[in-house]
Amino acid sequence: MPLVAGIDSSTQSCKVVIRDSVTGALVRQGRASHPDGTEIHPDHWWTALQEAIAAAGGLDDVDAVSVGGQQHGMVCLDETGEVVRPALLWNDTRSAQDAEELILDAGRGDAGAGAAYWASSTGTVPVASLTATKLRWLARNEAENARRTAAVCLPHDWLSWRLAGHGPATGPASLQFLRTDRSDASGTGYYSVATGEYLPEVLESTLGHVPVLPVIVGPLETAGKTSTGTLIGPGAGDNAAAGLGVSAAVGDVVISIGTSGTVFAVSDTPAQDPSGLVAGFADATGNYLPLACTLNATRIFDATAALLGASLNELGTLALSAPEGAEGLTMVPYFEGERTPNLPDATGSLHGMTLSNYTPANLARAAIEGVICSLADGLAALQAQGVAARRIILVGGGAQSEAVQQVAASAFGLPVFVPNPGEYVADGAARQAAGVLTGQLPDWPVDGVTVNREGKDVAPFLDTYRHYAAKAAIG
Ligand SMILES: Nc1ncnc2c1ncn2[C@@H]1O[C@H](COP(=O)(O)OP(=O)(O)O)[C@@H](O)[C@H]1O
Ligand SMILES: O=C(CO)[C@@H](O)[C@H](O)COP(=O)(O)O
Repeated sequence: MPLVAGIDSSTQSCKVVIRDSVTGALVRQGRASHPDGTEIHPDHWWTALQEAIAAAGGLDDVDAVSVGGQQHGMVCLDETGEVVRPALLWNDTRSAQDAEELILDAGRGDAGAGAAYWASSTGTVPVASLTATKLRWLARNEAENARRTAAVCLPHDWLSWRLAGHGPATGPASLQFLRTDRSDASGTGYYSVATGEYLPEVLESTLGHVPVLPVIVGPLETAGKTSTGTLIGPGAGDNAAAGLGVSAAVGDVVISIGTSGTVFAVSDTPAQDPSGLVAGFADATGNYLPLACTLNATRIFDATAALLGASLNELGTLALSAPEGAEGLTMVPYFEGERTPNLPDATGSLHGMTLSNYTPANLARAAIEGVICSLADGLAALQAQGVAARRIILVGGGAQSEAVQQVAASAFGLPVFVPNPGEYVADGAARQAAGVLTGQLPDWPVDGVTVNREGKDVAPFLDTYRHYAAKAAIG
């Protein structure tokens, strides 16, 4: 039974799973935390990966490994392969103005024309999350760092490269061994999903020059080998990897509730949404991955639980003890600004307080309903792009909560399939690694339970939420 490993280097932590490549059975696993913050030195990811690999019993007996990683993070390397500055992550909003200016520049002052240009040329209208906007911020604010940047890559590319033994110590030639895949390249803003090519003109206009970029390898090709001979797969952006982990098929919409909230579907046609709500990403198999992403998901649960002096489990129990709609208490959860809708300077808000409804139970419920309703808006945006949704597959740390599952079934109005607790990004990476070994993605079982909102319409609290969210958009 050959073993394969999958890695999820996500915002908050690094997870490693080791599975039987044929049956998919879990053999060992490990994890380690990442520091907080939206600007992180990549060395922290490498240290956490080493720790998580050690906790999982090492990779020496593993035949292939793939890395899934948080998307968009800007990793700049100098000509020796040294990291130029800490990486700016997907949830760092300092380049919001750069995103706006890139749109206006493309439309010669007309934002609508600019958005249409970006949607058709890259698949995605720029927001602060995209790597290209971060490069523009770098060039405007740290000219010397921009000048020293000889190569740009993403978190998963950098970790695969380090696993293959490359790094500053291996000298200038090491940059040519950087590899990525189209799912992660599609989130950079300097890659055309339609043509499968990088767009050097975007790099010229943002960074000021065209750096070395990772070579894009095909879905089941190899990106190198570790020093002990383990094959390294192409890897993927974390959402595309989760799609592989739950074997998402047409008609499935995956909703991931982690640091980010994401709503995405596998599609055989690329999305090009000039409204900017849906990003037209690629998946990890050769298909497409229309996706809506929010900045505010489980951190709102963490913050509300801390405020109430409750654990996450207690937060869920409290929420379930309140009636649906939290007696009118409504939270719009834009605590960290928001990406979908694009409101980088927004803050969260609480509405409808009365002396009788202002209780811990209603607050717990309002936090969960607010996060889920913001994802319901993402689902509506995908449906408006023609995505057929027959069921929701709910994953990510927040999906473990029964209260989250119940509220999701109420707000999405579709059957919600909750796979058994697991690490679906790391699992998807492991499934890709098995595919690299054999030339074909294996069929691994995905067991779980379905939560239905028996015979009822979509819950009315969604309309109340939309009323207040629209006000937040006006300012
Ligand atoms: N029982 C629970 N109820 C609500 N949230 C939970 C629960 N268990 C874990 N979480 C949330 O899961 C989050 C981590 O999810 P994860 O998908 O691993 O995040 P990421 O991939 O962004 O690092 C934590 O912020 C935590 O709040
Ligand atoms: O920016 C996006 C998707 O476009 C995020 O989904 C990141 O990929 C981070 O994922 P998590 O660490 O929250 O799972």
